[in-house]
Amino acid sequence: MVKCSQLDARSGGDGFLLCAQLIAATMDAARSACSPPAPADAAATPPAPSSGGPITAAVVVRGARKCYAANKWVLDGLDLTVPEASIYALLGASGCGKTTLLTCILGLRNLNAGAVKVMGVRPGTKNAGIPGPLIGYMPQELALSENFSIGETLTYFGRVAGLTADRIRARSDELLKFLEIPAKKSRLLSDLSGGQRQRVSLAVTLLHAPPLLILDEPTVGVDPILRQSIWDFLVELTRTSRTTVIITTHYIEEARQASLVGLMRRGRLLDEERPDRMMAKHNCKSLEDVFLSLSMKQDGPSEAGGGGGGGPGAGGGGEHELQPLPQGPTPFSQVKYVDVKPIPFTPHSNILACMWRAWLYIRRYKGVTAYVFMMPVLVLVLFMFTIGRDPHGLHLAVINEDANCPSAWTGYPPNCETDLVRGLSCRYLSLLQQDHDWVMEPFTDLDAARRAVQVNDVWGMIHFHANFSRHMTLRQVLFQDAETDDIDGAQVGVHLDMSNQYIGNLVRNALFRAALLFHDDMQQGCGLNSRFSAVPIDEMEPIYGDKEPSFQDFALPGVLQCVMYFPAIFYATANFMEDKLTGVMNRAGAAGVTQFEILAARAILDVCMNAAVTALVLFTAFVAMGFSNGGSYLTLTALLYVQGLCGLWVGYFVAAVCNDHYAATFFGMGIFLATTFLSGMLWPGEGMHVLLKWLAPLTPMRLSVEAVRTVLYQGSSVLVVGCGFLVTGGWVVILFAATLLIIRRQNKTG
Ligand SMILES: Nc1ncnc2c1ncn2[C@@H]1O[C@H](COP(=O)(O)OP(=O)(O)OP(=O)(O)O)[C@@H](O)[C@H]1O
Repeated sequence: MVKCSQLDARSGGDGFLLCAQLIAATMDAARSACSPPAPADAAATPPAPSSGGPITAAVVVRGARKCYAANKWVLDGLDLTVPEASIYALLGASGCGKTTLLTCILGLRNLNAGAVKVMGVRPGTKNAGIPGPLIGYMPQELALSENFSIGETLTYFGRVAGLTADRIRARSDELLKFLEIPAKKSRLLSDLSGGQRQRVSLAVTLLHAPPLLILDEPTVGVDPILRQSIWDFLVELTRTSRTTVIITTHYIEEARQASLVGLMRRGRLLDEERPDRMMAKHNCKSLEDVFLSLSMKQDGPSEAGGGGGGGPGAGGGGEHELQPLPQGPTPFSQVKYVDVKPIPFTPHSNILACMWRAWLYIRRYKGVTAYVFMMPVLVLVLFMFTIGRDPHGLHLAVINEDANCPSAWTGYPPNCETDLVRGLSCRYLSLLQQDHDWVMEPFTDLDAARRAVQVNDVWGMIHFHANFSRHMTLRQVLFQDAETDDIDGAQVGVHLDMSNQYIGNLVRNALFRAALLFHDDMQQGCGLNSRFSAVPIDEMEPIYGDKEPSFQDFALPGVLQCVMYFPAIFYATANFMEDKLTGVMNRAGAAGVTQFEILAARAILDVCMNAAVTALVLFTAFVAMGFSNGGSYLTLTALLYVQGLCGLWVGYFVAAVCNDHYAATFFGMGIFLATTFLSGMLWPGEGMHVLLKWLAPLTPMRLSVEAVRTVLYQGSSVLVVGCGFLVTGGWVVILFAATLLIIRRQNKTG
């Protein structure tokens, strides 16, 4: 038989986990260990802390039910009453739902059923200060940005609580001294030890001296002496300032210093009593033993008989199937609440505090900020020097059976009809090379030239037949009367490597263009009228654009929108994700900062930062690099600006939707690729599949790219530019609203 005293010795004073394991193994044997004189149903129905008359309570929870997954109840009809000016220690095994309960009391999460009242109001009631300055919440995890200093961290939360700068300074000095944080206020949290960070977190919670403190394991990682002084401080606080404290701890025996202890298991309170009374009531020497004894009672004979080790409640934690509700204790109507006095804080704006923090973020994360500004410049420089420039130094194989170039070409004779024209192939080649620096590599046989193409030594081969000059002369002079042999012999054989479409087409175009020049040249050289055989197209000046546009001209609008859009996405995602994952956002929420305020503060700073990036991009592209703009700079600026804003809000949306950095990276990359292809910046949208042709204009970049193209090369078009603004601007509004809704929903249900 294992007795409570034995369990206590084995667990070493921190024994919830061990107790839980032992419950399963010793269920039968230990049932009688504490043999309480208490009523048989003590574990099932938690008594109110004081029976009879009305209770002056700071927090009352009745019939609380909460599940994260369907029918898996983390809180299962829990009742809890925290009297005013008391320390209420909430104890229970890991995963039994303590944090869930605390966040519901804070109003950060909603219950599925039941009700919570804090100082007489339901958490979340407008202007009630819960969540907000009436509460000081210390979460289990640090939930503070480690790259901010101690002073900055305290200042932010002080501002959110509405403290004046002097008060923040005075309280910070006081708390840092009391909590024995040796470092200077300018020290970054990342440079502190785990215990020191934990104490800074406690200082943040105590800073504004709220009437209700909710401390989720505040003494973890703190040495025993400081742990004791924290408890002494809390006891003193409840006595002198009538502060109420709810505290969870895994150091179960330190809870003896609490005014009340609530033992929690399987989403319910097993008992709620003063520590000494609780131990006496259950005839146990320690709170740990009481917990063990009550746990066994809760499991009942059926589970105990079955070994019970694998049950969800074996450790007292985790989710489990719904059980019937017990009869609830004192109803709300019989509870007298703490009279909440007006909050002695100066009127303040959380948005200003959040903006101050976001500004600090920009200054502190210099690398990230530099990325936002330098990335567009870098991409534009790379674009200028890599994209759309004609390939140089291409090699072509030439098999010339007609003449030895260049000496064979001596010009046109006075009479082409009677005198032989020599070296016409050389003339053609010289016209071909007129505008290109291509290298003509002489080959003597066709197979060798073909092999050179196959092994990528040359981009193509050009073959002139023997007597090309004579056949070509007769073909040109005799025209309609030329023999088939002359026509065939005047053909230039060409085999190209078309595996690279751009280079293949470039060589082919150059060959055709040289052929046209050659034709005119020969007609004129031989005194013939070239108009009869000329291509019957009279190409005049284009209405828009250049006669010889480059790929750079085509890609520029897309690249401009890209450099505004994509760095903004990655910046906003990284920025927002950190606050979300570190729990800073949740902690700010407990301090009363709404999601709207957080997002609005960011939006205000984004508006400014985006303006600076837009100016930089315009300067780089049109001043430093000399790209030309044929339209209005104002319209162009507005288009780029809205695209940048859209990028930022895509980033916030991604961060809101994703639960970790991996998901955010993959999602971000997916958006990048899809938007790029659908934007029409790589290939004209007119060539897309018919379905995508309809879909693409709804994406954030497609129409705005066309709008920028219109501005740059056509002056402007109200319709095209208007559509660009409408779609991209629409995305900004939709994403703002969607991000807000998602965060709200996650906070309430998560
Ligand atoms: N956001 C969430 N989504 C889904 N399940 C959750 C979520 N948060 C907590 N849970 C689950 O709810 C149960 C209770 O978790 P909770 O954090 O409230 O326990 P706890 O008693 O505070 O544990 P610990 O003492 O280890 O901090 C656990 O099974 C946990 O896995």
